[in-house]
Parts: sequence; structure tokens; C-alpha cells
Amino acid sequence: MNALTAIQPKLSLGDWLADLAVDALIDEADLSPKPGLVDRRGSGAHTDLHLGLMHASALALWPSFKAMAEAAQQCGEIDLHLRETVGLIGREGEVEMLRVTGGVNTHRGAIWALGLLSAAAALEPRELAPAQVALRAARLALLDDRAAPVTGDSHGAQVCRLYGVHGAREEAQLGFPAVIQQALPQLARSRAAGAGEQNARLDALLAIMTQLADTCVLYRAGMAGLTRMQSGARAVLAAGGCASLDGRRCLRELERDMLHLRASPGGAADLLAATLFLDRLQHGLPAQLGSL
Ligand SMILES: CC(C)(COP(=O)(O)OP(=O)(O)OC[C@H]1O[C@@H](n2cnc3c(N)ncnc32)[C@H](O[C@H]2O[C@H](COP(=O)(O)OP(=O)(O)OP(=O)(O)O)[C@@H](O)[C@H]2O)[C@@H]1O)[C@@H](O)C(=O)NCCC(=O)NCCS
Ligand SMILES: Nc1ncnc2[nH]cnc12
Repeated sequence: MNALTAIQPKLSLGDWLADLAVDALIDEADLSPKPGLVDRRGSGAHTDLHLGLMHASALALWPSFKAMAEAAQQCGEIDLHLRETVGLIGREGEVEMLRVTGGVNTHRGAIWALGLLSAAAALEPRELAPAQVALRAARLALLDDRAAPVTGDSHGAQVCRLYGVHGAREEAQLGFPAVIQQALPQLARSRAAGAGEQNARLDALLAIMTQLADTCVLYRAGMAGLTRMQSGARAVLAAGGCASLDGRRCLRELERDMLHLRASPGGAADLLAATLFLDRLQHGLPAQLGSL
């Protein structure tokens, strides 16, 4: 042991999971070029968001993710008490997000998805395969939080009613199919094809966009916007993905149309962050946590 290692604070499971969740949010925000979304180039279809705000929001959520993981570790099983504790921490996280961003909704969907997944990972830290973690998160999301405010007027709730689609809640309750069935397999395929990490992540985002009923897009651009998002994402992947010239041309066309429609796939962006989180998680616990 030397002087540096001697003063290193001990890493807890909650610290590690919160680090992974925040890293995933920052990596998602930085990834470029994303159609309609905030990235390193600019604000996409948004007027009230920018990259600095996305980073500040992500960092502000670290204590919430840690608290959700610790609650799960202490509780040790999926039950109503854990669901309601995680719900309370999630709502407090939303308040903190809005305080830090001056009232702008940067990461509501991400708090939901990554909060559930952090808790699910902490429940069984030796079973971190993506499908297993997603299934535990789904079981938690299926429990009814009696303290949740009955709003029905969120953007998501409004368009789910109007168009008869499933939103963020159902995506979690179904075990994150957009992540498990679309994004993670695409990420692996694009990496294996030598696309390079940034292109592979963009391809994973597009794979989510091919099928997701993104309620942000529906709220801002209606069914025409959602249809364009899905068909445009399919076209990029069919043309060879983001590492190919034809794929990049399709991506540029998709971006042009999304900006024209003011359509921002914020839900898909959150699920890309969930994908990056699960992707890192599957490598297992770091050595410092080996004794858990
Ligand atoms: C269950 C909740 C997730 C609430 O869901 P609901 O659908 O009722 O509410 P919304 O406020 O619409 O939030 C859902 C957010 O989820 C993202 N999302 C959208 N579609 C999907 C999808 N199909 N699958 C998964 N995720 C999806 C999306 O988040 C991103 O978009 C946000 C910006 O959205 P919006 O405010 O509409 O933005 P703008 O259009 O820009 O608004 P204007 O500028 O026009 O005004 C951005 O934040 C991204 O994150 C949806 O917004 C859950 O939130 C909940 O119940 N929470 C309570 C606490 C709790 O129980 N927590 C438990 C564990 S943490
Ligand atoms: N990069 C991004 N741009 C806009 N909204 C988002 N919600 C989550 N990530 C986002």
C-alpha cells in the first residue's frame, strides 16, 4: 500500500452503481451526431436545453441513484416497501433536477429507468446480466406506488391516451424490450463489425428509435413525427449504419426532418443511457467490491 491508496475512500456498491448511472447519462449526452437531441454540436430540437445543463443534471442525480441502490441493498427483496421508497427517492431526484436546471425537464425518463435499474442491480449484485437486471426492474415497476401522485396530465400520459401507445411506465414494466431486444444486440453487432465505439452507440440509439413509441416525439410532432423517426432510423441501419457513408447520409436526412418537425427522441435517449449502463454492468463488480 502506498500513500495514495491508503487515503482512497472505500467504494460501496451504491457509489459504484451511481457512478455508472451518471457516466451513462454523460456519455449519452456527449454522443454525437444524434438527430433532434442535445449533443456536442448543439441543442437539437430544443430551445431550453444545452450540453452543460445535461451534464449538470446528470451529476445532480448521483445521490438519488446511490440512495435507490442502497435502499434496494437494505431491503433485499422486491416488495411494496422498496417500490415506494424508490418512488419517493425518484420524486425527490426530479425536484433536485428541476432545481439545478431552473425548471427544465432534462432527465425525467432517465431517473425512472436508471433508478429502477440501479435498484435492481443492487438487489442481486452477483447477477448482473442485462436481462436479469431488467427483469428485476420490471417486477419492481409493476408494483403500485400508493404515494405516487395521480396526474394523468403528463405529456406521456396525454399522448398514450390519444394514440393508444405504451410509454415509459410500460417500457419498464415489460423489462425494457427496446434495450434488451434492440439496443444491446445492435451495439454488439456494430462493435463486432468494427464500427468503432461512437458509431456503435449511435447505431444502438437508432435501433431503439426504429420501434419505440417515444412520447416526447408524439407530444411534439404527433404520429407523423413518430413514423418519420422510426422509418428514418430503419433507413440508416439498412444503409449500413453510422459507420458507413450511405448510413451517414440517411442520418443527415433524418436529422433535417426531425429538426423541421421539432421532434426530439428524449425517451430513446434515456433508453440509450440505460443500454450503456447495462452494458457496463455486465462486466461484473470491480475488484474493490469483490467481497460482496
Ligand atoms: C412513470 C414516469 C416515467 C412518468 O411517465 P409519464 O409518461 O407519465 O410522464 P412524462 O412526464 O411524459 O415522462 C416520461 C418520460 O420518459 C421518457 N420517455 C418517453 N417515451 C418513452 C418510452 N416509450 N419509453 C421510455 N421512456 C420514454 C421521456 O423522458 C425524456 O424526455 C424528457 C423531456 O420530455 P418532455 O417534458 O415531454 O419534454 P419536451 O417535449 O421538451 O417538453 P416541452 O419543452 O415541450 O414542455 C426528458 O426529461 C427525457 O428524460 C419522457 O418525458 C415516472 O417519471 C414517474 O412516475 N415518476 C415518479 C417517481 C417514481 O416512481 N420513480 C420510481 C423510480 S425512479
Ligand atoms: N441528449 C438529450 N437531448 C434531449 N433530451 C434528452 N433527454 C435525455 N437525453 C437527452
